[in-house]
Amino acid sequence: MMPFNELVLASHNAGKLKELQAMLGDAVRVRSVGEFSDIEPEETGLSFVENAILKARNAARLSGLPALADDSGLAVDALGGAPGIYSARYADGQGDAANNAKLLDALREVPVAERGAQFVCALALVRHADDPLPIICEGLWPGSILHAARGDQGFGYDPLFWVPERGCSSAELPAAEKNRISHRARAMAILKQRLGIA
Ligand SMILES: O=P(O)(O)OP(=O)(O)OP(=O)(O)OC[C@H]1O[C@@H](n2cnc3c(O)ncnc32)[C@H](O)[C@@H]1O
Ligand SMILES: [Mg+2]
Repeated sequence: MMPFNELVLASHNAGKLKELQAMLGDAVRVRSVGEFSDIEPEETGLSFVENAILKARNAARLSGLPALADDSGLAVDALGGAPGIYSARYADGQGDAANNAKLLDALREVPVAERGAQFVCALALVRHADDPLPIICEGLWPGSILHAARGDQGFGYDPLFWVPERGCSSAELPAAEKNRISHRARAMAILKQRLGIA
């Protein structure tokens, strides 16, 4: 049984919001933190988990509702796990296209066999702003980085992320398929189990 019937999603990323909403289905009524504030909290944590908790607490405080946050990113082997928690800010806040261009450039000389990477997702659910026991669920999605963009679905780094089990980029996957196999889907499956709505 879901312990509440309304939840605020603590994200300002439209692509992420759409995926989280689709995965939650009609298990709970979903609001977005954007309804309460346009100001994005500073992501000062050193880990995905810390940033997810920070965003969830902020949204719970603003809304007075339980809050679910997603902190995610791309960890590239050849870059020692970068851009990691800095994935959204990799090209100094210039957005997805600039992030992707910078990543392609950083990996220009890296051969196919060394282009391994994984998408990482940490979900944090707090029942209220000061919840001392947030529910944390993580998901990893291994793949590799292409030499050029492919596909126009999804968001962020999807056009550069090769999905070996499907033989295409994650931006070439239909939304429903990405939502079954992604890092976010894996974290969400664990969260649903924890909440008894699996
Ligand atoms: O913090 P919020 O408001 O949720 O929105 P954000 O876009 O800033 O989200 P993050 O701080 O978690 O940064 C995530 C980064 O990783 C990228 N990313 C995360 N999940 C992704 C996915 O499923 N496909 C492509 N890129 C993804 C995304 O584009 C961002 O650059
Ligand atoms: Mg962010």
